Amino acid sequence: MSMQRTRSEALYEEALKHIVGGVNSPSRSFKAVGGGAPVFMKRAEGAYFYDVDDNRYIDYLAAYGPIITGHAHPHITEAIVCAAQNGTLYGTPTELEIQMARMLKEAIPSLDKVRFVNSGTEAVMTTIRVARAFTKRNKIIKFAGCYHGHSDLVLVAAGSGPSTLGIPDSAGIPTSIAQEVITVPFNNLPALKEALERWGDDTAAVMIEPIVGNFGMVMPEPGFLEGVCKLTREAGALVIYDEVITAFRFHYGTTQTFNVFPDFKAIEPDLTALGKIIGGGLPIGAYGGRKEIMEQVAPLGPAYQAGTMAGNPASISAGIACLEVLQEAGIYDRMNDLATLLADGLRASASKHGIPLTINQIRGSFSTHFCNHPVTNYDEAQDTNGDVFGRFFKLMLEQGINLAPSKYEAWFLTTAHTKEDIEVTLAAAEIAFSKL
Ligand SMILES: Cc1ncc(COP(=O)(O)O)c(C=O)c1O
Ligand SMILES: NCC(=O)CCC(=O)O
Repeated sequence: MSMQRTRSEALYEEALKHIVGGVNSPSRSFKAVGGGAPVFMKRAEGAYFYDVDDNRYIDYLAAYGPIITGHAHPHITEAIVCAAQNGTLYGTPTELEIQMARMLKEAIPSLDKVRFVNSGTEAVMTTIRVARAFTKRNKIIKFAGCYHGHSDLVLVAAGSGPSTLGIPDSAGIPTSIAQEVITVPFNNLPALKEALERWGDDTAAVMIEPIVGNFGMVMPEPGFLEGVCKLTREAGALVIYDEVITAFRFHYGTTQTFNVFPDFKAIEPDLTALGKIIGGGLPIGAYGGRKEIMEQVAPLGPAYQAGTMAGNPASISAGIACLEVLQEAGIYDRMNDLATLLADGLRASASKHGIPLTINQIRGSFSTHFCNHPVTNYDEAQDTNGDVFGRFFKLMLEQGINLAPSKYEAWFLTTAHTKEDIEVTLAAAEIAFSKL
């Protein structure tokens, strides 16, 4: 193992002089995995990354989820080139936006109306504003460790990047705003019930990742989602599903029509936030829901939301192309099969070397937790060995396997990964486990 990354190291030194922390999203920093220079990539194709020192990596980061068809998928690339040739931004409506809205509505029946924005953060932020406008209430309930982007209200007890870097409650958020958010543990209905008994009259919405992707991948326990929706609605509040990660990740649709696991109950929320995959790798977000709620939004209603870049033809074209690729029969089963092969192999290899490892797999994605207990909530996800994860991460990277530099983030399979990629990854993991 003697991978050279001298150019990445030099670029990192340079980046530190100009860009805060050297990175344009804190999740990209190696702070939580023992430090050092993050790898500077220069090209990506299919399941592979190529760095500035010409090392090749098998990629399981998938850019934190969006790249489900692999990098530079020809159909998506062609759509982006075509969009660019016709002008990337109009500031006027386009027919493409209608086509994309129709595609989303067909796949997600709870969307009577949608609105496109530029990121998952914007989508979530606006669902909260719309829920508050509709209910004329103020408070939001969220679940500990769920990450909903970086708008003020949801940066309380946030998982993912904030937890990775030890700042789940961000500085810069006035107490008056933080007071409007109540946090309860995931998979704990009595806690939600108690919160609603106390604050239900002023609760506008309960925000949830229906399947968690931000303190590892975590399934709701049987009855949990039903309970959340029932209790929320009894309190007169709205249910908001944050499906920024989950939409089009496990099947062609959201968790709202996901019927693969007998114990999982597909339920329609009042509002849904979308992002990541639906942009085919370009910036996008979207939110939508019941007609009478969405009609709170300007220009129809009093809740304001806007965007210079919103619905731009490049992002929308990439999104349409990505959804077209994902309609191919068998595509999700193939990702599931490869993820199963990989997760089973990792478990066997870790066990052989006496390394405690819990893997939560959901179809084509899974999370690795260095612990010997199940991970069903944020506390259990925190109570895992971050140092061992950090060493595992670095040992895998040295062997050309790219993971997210955080114990909370998932491994994502793409349509580009092959059985050979899995075999190479397992061989690398065997060496990594033997050295931990
Ligand atoms: C569930 C969830 N919601 C919202 C977001 C925010 O999306 P973005 O990073 O596009 O702003 C993320 C991003 O990781 C996410 O995982
Ligand atoms: N699961 C969390 C993310 O995907 C965050 C990515 C980022 O903010 O860079």
